[in-house]
Amino acid sequence: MKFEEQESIDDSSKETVLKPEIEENEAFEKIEPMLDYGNIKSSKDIEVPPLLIDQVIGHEESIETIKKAAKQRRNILLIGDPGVGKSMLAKGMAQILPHESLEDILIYPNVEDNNHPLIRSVPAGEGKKIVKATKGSAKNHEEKKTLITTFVIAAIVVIGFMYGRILEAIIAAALILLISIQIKPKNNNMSPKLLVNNEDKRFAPFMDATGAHAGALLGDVRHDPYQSGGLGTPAHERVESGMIHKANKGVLYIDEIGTMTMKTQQELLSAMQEKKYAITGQSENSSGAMVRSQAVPCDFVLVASGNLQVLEGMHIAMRSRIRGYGYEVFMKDSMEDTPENRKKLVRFVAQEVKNDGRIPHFAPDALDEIILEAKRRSGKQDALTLKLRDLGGLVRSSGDVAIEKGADLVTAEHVIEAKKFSRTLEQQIADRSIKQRKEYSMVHPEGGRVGLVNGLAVIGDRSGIVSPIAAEAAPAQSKEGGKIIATGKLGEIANESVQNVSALIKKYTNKDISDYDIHVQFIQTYDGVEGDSASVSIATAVISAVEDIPIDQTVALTGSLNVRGDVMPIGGATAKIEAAAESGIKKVLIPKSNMKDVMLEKKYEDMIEIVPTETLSDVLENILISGSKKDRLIEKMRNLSSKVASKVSKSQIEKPATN
Ligand SMILES: Nc1ncnc2c1ncn2[C@@H]1O[C@H](COP(=O)(O)OP(=O)(O)OP(=O)(O)O)[C@@H](O)[C@H]1O
Repeated sequence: MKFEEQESIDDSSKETVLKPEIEENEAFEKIEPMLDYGNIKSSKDIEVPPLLIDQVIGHEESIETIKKAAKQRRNILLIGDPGVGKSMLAKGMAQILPHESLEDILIYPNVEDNNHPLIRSVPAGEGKKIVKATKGSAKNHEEKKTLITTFVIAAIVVIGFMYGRILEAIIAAALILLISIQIKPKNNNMSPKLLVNNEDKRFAPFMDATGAHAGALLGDVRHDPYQSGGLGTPAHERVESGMIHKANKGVLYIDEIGTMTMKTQQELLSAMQEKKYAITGQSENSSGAMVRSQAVPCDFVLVASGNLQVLEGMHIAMRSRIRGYGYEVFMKDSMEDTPENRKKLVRFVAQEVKNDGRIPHFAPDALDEIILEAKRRSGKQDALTLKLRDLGGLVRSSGDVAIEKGADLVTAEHVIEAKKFSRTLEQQIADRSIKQRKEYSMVHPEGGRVGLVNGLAVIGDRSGIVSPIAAEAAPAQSKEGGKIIATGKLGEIANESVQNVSALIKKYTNKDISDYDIHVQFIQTYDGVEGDSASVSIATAVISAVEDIPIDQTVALTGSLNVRGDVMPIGGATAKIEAAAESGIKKVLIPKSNMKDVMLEKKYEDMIEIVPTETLSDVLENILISGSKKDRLIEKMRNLSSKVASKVSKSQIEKPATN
């Protein structure tokens, strides 16, 4: 597959948009069947469970906890990656909470204290009836009043005509009209307002209060500029319920709870403790701040969610409240790759098609492609991803492709095409960078260069990128010793990596790193590039610079190095290898323990050789260009490792284990 650059027509800045160009002859290769589908002809034949909680896939333990919590009305803290089904679980919980106890909440004027309206709870469905009944009787009064007023005015006008006092009669009629407008029937002022309506609700309420400001969350009282002369709206009619009240007897869901202000969290906490919360105007400058209702019931179950960082912004007492009166759940981002779980993924596709309602169902070969993609996205050979919101995106775009082609069923070809079109922002950045680097010959996959190495990194979740790292070693300028000068956005990581490998460099090269000023540069680094897997690359570039041995530019590498010189596993192995292949690299060195995670797309399989590495010596053997200097270095490394090995075995013989 190639990429072509298109210019957007409407934009004056002529922004370039990368669009995948599908080669005519790009062969569509069928993959091995992932499941035995038996009689199933498409995802249409798969039954979708009616309850949301039963539709959640891959979180069996979390579902157990949620079910237990629903029974006992306990709070929940769900921690996990975005799109793994946290809000789905919370919605599912609301569906299994008992809904018989649902209530409507009414607010009444208080004749004794207008600014302190009264609250009444009635069984769900009753609220509307009460409001209708009081409004009905007020309407009757109003009609009676209008009738009497009309009659009196007519009588005055007639009498005025009879006695020739027309002007006096008109003035009297106008006065009576004014007075009648001013007199509002008592009943009308007394009719309540329905604050929370649960009429005809089949399930307990679910309120998503993510990002809600204090007013929306805790309730508010509207401002009224006509406060004097009895022209204003009665206080109780200006009271608006908050989400905590609407979630009464149901679930209040808050994602990223740590981003709420401490004050709001504090208020939320007191609402949770008291199970009722009075509504007052949230703005001090508004006339609403003078009003404070009687306490309004808000007996909700809190489901808070987010990633681990969210805990930092979370009120300590809030976390302790959840821990003490509920459960904390850490959600998985992948599940084991078993036939059972593959079947669940197939059901997931059926669910997404049903929920979308606009796309056709999936044929077995398309389901196979989705399972394979779930495997690839997990980043592990024996796992399937649970980041199902993203995978749902692929399901929908595959459906869109099928519709565009007028197909009745989505096939594997549609899924493959959708994968090319529905690339994430990060993947598009990676594609653009690969293209630009090729265009400007920034990655030269040929020959040897001293101190320049093709590192590999990932952007976002799963987009690989070749990230060249250059190192230069010069004798230290200062008497206090050499410095590590790291430029580019990953300077801190470079510094740490060089410090970490300084002992290894000393061991392998016999040179003290503090005798040198070492410059390390990440060439053309992009925002969001993850860098902890660059330590092997940095060490290689520095050793090459110090020893003046060229690095093979047809090779790229990735791996995390520990202070002992072992190459440790990294994330995103597949994406990195594919990016290297895309950039014309011929060989890639990856940590041995990552070999099981490699799931290359078919087209890359013959493009690149993958070499597993366990130690820095393995890396240097495979990446440095042969010559006398390399041979000397490798010889020294071998001697060192055999010395270490013999020392270990000797000490083992001399000092047998005591326990
Ligand atoms: N485990 C799952 N089982 C079935 N469908 C899922 C699962 N996870 C996600 N989905 C699908 O993805 C959609 C989005 O998931 P959801 O909003 O629950 O994710 P989230 O974890 O709450 O994400 P965020 O933290 O970004 O809000 C769901 O509506 C559902 O269609």
